[in-house]
This record gives sequence, structure tokens and C-alpha cells, in this order.
Amino acid sequence: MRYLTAGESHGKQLTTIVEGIPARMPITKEEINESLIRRQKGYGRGKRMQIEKDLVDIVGGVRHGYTLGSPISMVIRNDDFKHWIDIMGEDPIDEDQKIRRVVTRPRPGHADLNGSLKYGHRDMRNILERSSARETAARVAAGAVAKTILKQLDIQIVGYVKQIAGIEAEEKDLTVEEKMEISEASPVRSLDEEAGKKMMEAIDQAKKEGDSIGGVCEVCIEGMPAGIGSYVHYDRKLDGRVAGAVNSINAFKGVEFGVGFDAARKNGSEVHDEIAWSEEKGYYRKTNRLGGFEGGMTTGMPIIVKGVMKPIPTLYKPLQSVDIESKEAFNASIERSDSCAVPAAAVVMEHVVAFEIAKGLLEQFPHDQFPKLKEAIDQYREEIRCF
Ligand SMILES: Cc1cc2nc3c(=O)[nH]c(=O)nc-3n(C[C@H](O)[C@H](O)[C@H](O)COP(=O)(O)O)c2cc1C
Ligand SMILES: C=C(O[C@@H]1CC(C(=O)O)=C[C@@H](OP(=O)(O)O)[C@H]1O)C(=O)O
Repeated sequence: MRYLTAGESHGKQLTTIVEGIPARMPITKEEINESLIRRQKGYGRGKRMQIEKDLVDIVGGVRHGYTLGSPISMVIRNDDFKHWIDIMGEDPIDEDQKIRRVVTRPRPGHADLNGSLKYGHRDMRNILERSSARETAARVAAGAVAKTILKQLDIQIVGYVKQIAGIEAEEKDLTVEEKMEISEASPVRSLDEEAGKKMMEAIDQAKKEGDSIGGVCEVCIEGMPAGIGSYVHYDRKLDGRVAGAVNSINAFKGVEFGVGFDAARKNGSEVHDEIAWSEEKGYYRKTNRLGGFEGGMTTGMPIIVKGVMKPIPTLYKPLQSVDIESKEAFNASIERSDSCAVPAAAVVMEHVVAFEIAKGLLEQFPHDQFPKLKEAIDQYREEIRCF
């Protein structure tokens, strides 16, 4: 299983191609749209989210509500394109016209300067259009396809917000379904109502000050059988792949599983999870401090992964930078941006993690037909219960 995305932030559309999805799996565009709508809802976003109404058009790989086994091709149109036709059109334009709104002032913390140095573009629009997190809508579409697989294999996944600007949501013992319901009802996707209110206040305050804030998202997965992934090669360790996918989300700077970085301060007896067995559950851990992974493989316990998002780089409160044409220092100022995208990013994280998990399952149980995949996984679940 793999996917590619294409498209610029203010171009005509985003395109996602997902390959390796077994044939004969029921799938609807409504399921994908539900994910796209969830990504757009988080508190703290700028004006762009009022312009876009992300909906998918499935243009390949699905017929009459079932996958065909061929690549699934999906399109999300950018409603904002109509305001950018002159700037984002594909036809060549003459040099005089090119001068219109050329971007020569890199924003600290964004991809503008490094991307220009790498590709040699003197108009940084050629960088920012693709480095924009608009692309995460296309990734959510791919993840929504993966989530459809997981759901039909009785694996539940949810992403929510743990922390914004130091305001921590209290730990709650809830099922994935309860977490989904509660986070869905919260504008900041918090499971803790009180903390959620404070997070919203912090976002309002940051916005008022022309600043931005970051935070921590968490994804929880239940229903994964033990032994998915591998210890035999670095690139087959499933926790490593999940961590890579999380860190690849725009503005994500760190990943933790279970107790995560706190493990550095604790003794082994406080970190490792004792093993037990019961007729009903098979092998299980008495605690889940390691967050569902040992040796690059799932333990069968819930997977708990956290991702740290830095504050948004585009600030209304200007930071110093250098104009690449004049080489003069200037105070970066901008037209529009999000002040906090952590709630939206929790949905992105849920979907990129879903993709890696589904990919890990399909690598271990390679089937071209979905009913055979389901049968193989059910059989494996029974096998390991009695092992
Ligand atoms: C959902 C989401 C929305 C974002 N919105 C903005 C934004 O409005 N302005 C901005 O400068 N960065 C935004 N970012 C972050 C940038 O895309 C990101 O910082 C940039 O691509 C540079 O990559 P890096 O931070 O991973 O190094 C957003 C990120 C996500 C996940
Ligand atoms: C468009 C999305 O996010 C964008 C991500 C983003 C960035 O620099 O990453 C900058 C902003 O775009 P614009 O400059 O058009 O306002 C965000 O709105 C989206 O999430 O769909």
C-alpha cells in the first residue's frame, strides 16, 4: 500500500492516488468526506477554512460502492482557486507580468528559504504553494481509505488534542468510541471540557496578540492484534514507520509512544508492562505504559501515540527576515494565517497513522481480495489467542 498526493495550495485541486487496496471492499465517498469535514472544523483556523468546503470526487478504483483493486484516485477541488487564477494558472506568462506579487521575503519557520535554495526559485510562491499544509487534506483522503479497511477489521482509531500552549487535558479512561464522540463535540477536540475552554481562551489570546501557539495531539487505536510489524529490519519496525508518518505532518517536531520521554526518568520496573494470559483475551499486558509496541511490533494493547506540533510560523506579529533580492532586513508581515491548527492536526494525525497501520496489516497478510484479508486476520487472531 502506498499513496501519492499532488497539487498546490491555491491551484485547481489536490489529487491523491492510493495503491494496494484489496478489491471487493465496500467504500463510500461519504466516509471520506466525513474525515475531510472533521479536518476543517478545528478552532483557531484562519479565513481560508471559511472559503473551502472540502469534498472528494472519487475518479478511479471504485465502482458501485466497492474497490476494484486498481489505484484509487481522488480529487478535492480548491474553492479558493477562483481568486488565484492569474497567479496560479499553468500557461506561460511574459516577464513583465511575472513581477506581479512575486514572493521574495522568506518566513522564519516555514519552508520558503530552504526550498528556494534547493530548487533555485526566486519566487517563493513556487515553494509555499506545495509546502502549505493544504496538502494534508489530500493525506486525510488517503487515510480515510485506510480507516475504512481498519473499521471492517474491527480496529478503531481516534485522534484528539492533549495539550495546547501548555494547557493539559486530564487523562480519561474512555473507549475509542467515547473519545471520538467527546472530541467531536469539542471545538478544540479536547476530551477534558474545562481544559478545552482554557485552550480556546489561549487561542483567542494568541490571535489577539498576532502570535501563534502549538500543542500535542494523541492518537489511540484499539483492536490491533499482537505481532504486527517486525523486529528484523529497521524499515519494517511499525513503531518507526508510525513515528515517521507523524513527524512528516507539517509543523510536527516530535513523537512519543505510551509514557514516551518520561521513560528516561523512570526505572525499568515502572516502564515495562507485565505479561498475563486469560482464556478470553489470550496474552495481554497488565498495564500499557509502552503504548502498544515492543520490538517494532504491536503488543495487542491499545496503541497510544503523541505528536508535538510547533506554533504556526506565519505570524501577524512580525519576525525579522531578509529579502532575497535586496538582501535587506525586514519585518515579515502577512495577509492571513491560522493562529492554532492543533485541533485540525489531530485529525490529520489520526489519518496518517491509520494509513501506516493498514499498510502494516496488508504487508503481513497480502491479499488482493478484501474478504480473504478479513478471513486471514480473524484466523490469526484466534491462533495467537490460543498460542
Ligand atoms: C493543519 C495545519 C495547518 C497549518 N496552517 C498553517 C498556516 O496557516 N500558516 C503557516 O504558516 N503554517 C501553517 N501550518 C504549518 C506549516 O505548514 C509548516 O510549519 C511548514 O510547512 C514548514 O514545515 P515544518 O514546520 O514541518 O518545518 C499548518 C500545519 C498544519 C498541520
Ligand atoms: C489551506 C489549508 O491550510 C493552510 C496551511 C497553510 C500553511 O502554510 O501550511 C497556510 C494557510 O493557507 P492560506 O495561505 O491559503 O491561508 C492555511 O489555510 C488547509 O488546511 O486546507
